[in-house]
Amino acid sequence: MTATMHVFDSSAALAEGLAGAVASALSAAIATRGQACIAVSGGSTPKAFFKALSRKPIEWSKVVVTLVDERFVAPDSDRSNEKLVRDNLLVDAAAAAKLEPLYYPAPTAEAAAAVAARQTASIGRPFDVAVLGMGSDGHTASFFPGGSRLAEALDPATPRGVMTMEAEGAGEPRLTFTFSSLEDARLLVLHIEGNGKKEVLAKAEAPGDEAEMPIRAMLRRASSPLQVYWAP
Ligand SMILES: O=C1O[C@H](COP(=O)(O)O)[C@@H](O)[C@H](O)[C@H]1O
Repeated sequence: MTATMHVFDSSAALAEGLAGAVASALSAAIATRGQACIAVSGGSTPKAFFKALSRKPIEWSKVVVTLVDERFVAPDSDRSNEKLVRDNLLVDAAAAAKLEPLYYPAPTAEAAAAVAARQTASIGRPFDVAVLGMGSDGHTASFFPGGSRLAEALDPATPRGVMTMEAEGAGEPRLTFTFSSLEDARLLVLHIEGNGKKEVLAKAEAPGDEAEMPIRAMLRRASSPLQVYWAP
C-alpha cells in the first residue's frame, strides 16, 4: 500500500493540520457509531499535536484514548507516554475523554500487559484513528530492531492485543499494541518531523528487511492506507 504524504511548512502548521484531520475522523466516528477511539504515540514529536487536538470541539465524553505503546514506568515518570497524554491532550474540554492506559502497577511488564490487554479488549476493532511515530532507528510503536518479541509483534497472525517488548534501544521494557491491532485503523497516520526523519522514511521505503526497520511492516503491509504527516 503506498503512503500518502501531507507536507506542512512548519511544526505549528503540522500540529494544526493533523489535529484537524484527526478531529474530523473522531467526529465522523461519533456521528456513525456514537463513540470514537484513538490510539496515540508518545516520544518527543506529538506534544504540539496533542495541544492542538485538545482544543478541537469534539464530543470528548464519547472518545476513548489509548496508547500505541508505553514504557513500563509509573505514570508520574517523565518517560511515561501516559503522562504526556494526560498533560497535553486530556486537558480542558478533552479531559472528558476516557483514557485506557497500558501501564499497570504489576510486578512485571508481562503482568501489566495482560491487564492492559483485558482492559482494552473492547476497543480498537479497528481503532478509528491510530497515530504512529517513528524513531530514527526505524522503530514504530515498540517494534524495535532487535526487539525480543519483534517477529511475534509483526506477525499478522498474532491477534490484536498488548504485548511486551525489550530491546537495547528501548530503555525500559515496553508494552505495545501488536501490528494486527494497529494496521487497520480507519485513519492510520505516521506523524514525523524534521529532515532526519524524512531521510529515515526514505530509507524505510527502499528494499530491505522489515526486522531492520520495523516501520516497513506498516509501509508495506498495513491494510489501511498510511497517511504520513510531516514538516521540516
Ligand atoms: O519510543 C518511542 O519513540 C517513538 C518515536 O518518538 P520520537 O521521540 O522520535 O518522536 C514513539 O512513536 C513511541 O510511541 C515511543 O514510545
